[in-house]
Amino acid sequence: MMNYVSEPSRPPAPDAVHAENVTVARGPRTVLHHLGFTVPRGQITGLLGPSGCGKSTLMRSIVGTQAKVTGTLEVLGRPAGHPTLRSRIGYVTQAPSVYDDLTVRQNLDYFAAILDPGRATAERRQDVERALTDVDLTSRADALAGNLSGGQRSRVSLAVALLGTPELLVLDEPTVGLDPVLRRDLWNLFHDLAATRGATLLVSSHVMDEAERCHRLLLMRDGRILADGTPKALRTRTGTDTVEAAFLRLVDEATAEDRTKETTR
Ligand SMILES: Nc1ncnc2c1ncn2[C@@H]1O[C@H](COP(=O)(O)OP(=O)(O)OP(=O)(O)O)[C@@H](O)[C@H]1O
Repeated sequence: MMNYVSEPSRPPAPDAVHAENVTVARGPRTVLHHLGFTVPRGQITGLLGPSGCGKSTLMRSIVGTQAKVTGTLEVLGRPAGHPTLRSRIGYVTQAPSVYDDLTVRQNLDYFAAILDPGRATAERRQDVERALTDVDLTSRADALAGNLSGGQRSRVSLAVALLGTPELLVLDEPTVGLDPVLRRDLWNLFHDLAATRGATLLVSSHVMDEAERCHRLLLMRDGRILADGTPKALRTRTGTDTVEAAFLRLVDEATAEDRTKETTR
């Protein structure tokens, strides 16, 4: 007789981000209102919406750098901002944060040393070379960061975020100012990171054609989530051909609803 030993039942890995009733105030104003959504693991989720709708504020909340966040916001199974999340998240802000008077490789060496001071030098060098290859900057590794183009500087910031092989990458408008070829290459890299390393990417943009490249979308307007789903589901739901048309239809519907509420008050 054979003994069958049942596998211990493991709870499923939590979503990369789980938000319930998340509200954020900046100064005297509430800029995010009662947001509820999830970001599944191993996929690219696009965060899209017009300028000022709250994309950066939401990203800052997720990485734990935003004050006055209320509600439930869990990231990789921990409360947002938990110290153990620091090495598990890569965050690229809109403004490239690199030192102009260091070369590209020196910038990466410096950040790699801060990220993991105990790591052996040879391993750290390997991490740096891998990150340089990821963003296609090996040929510019010895150039001063201050002598790079805007797009190249953005890619150095991205390389810094990739150093620790983070599980979650939060990228705030990473393709702004890039030419179409670089944009395409970066999107190919994002897909590669999700497919081969199982990374989760949350990428903000207000360029709607980039939405079509995401697995899932969170569409925002005025500090609220307008819609959440795959590009196909959003097109189907709104009876439109593109995510841009779907977004405009949803904005029009929401505006009409707001007006109705105002007139019935
Ligand atoms: N430091 C601040 N103090 C007070 N309000 C702020 C501050 N920074 C941003 N805001 C306000 O918060 C709201 C959301 O801004 P946020 O930068 O998150 O929008 P966004 O969607 O990322 O915009 P963009 O696409 O232009 O970067 C805006 O109304 C903005 O005016």
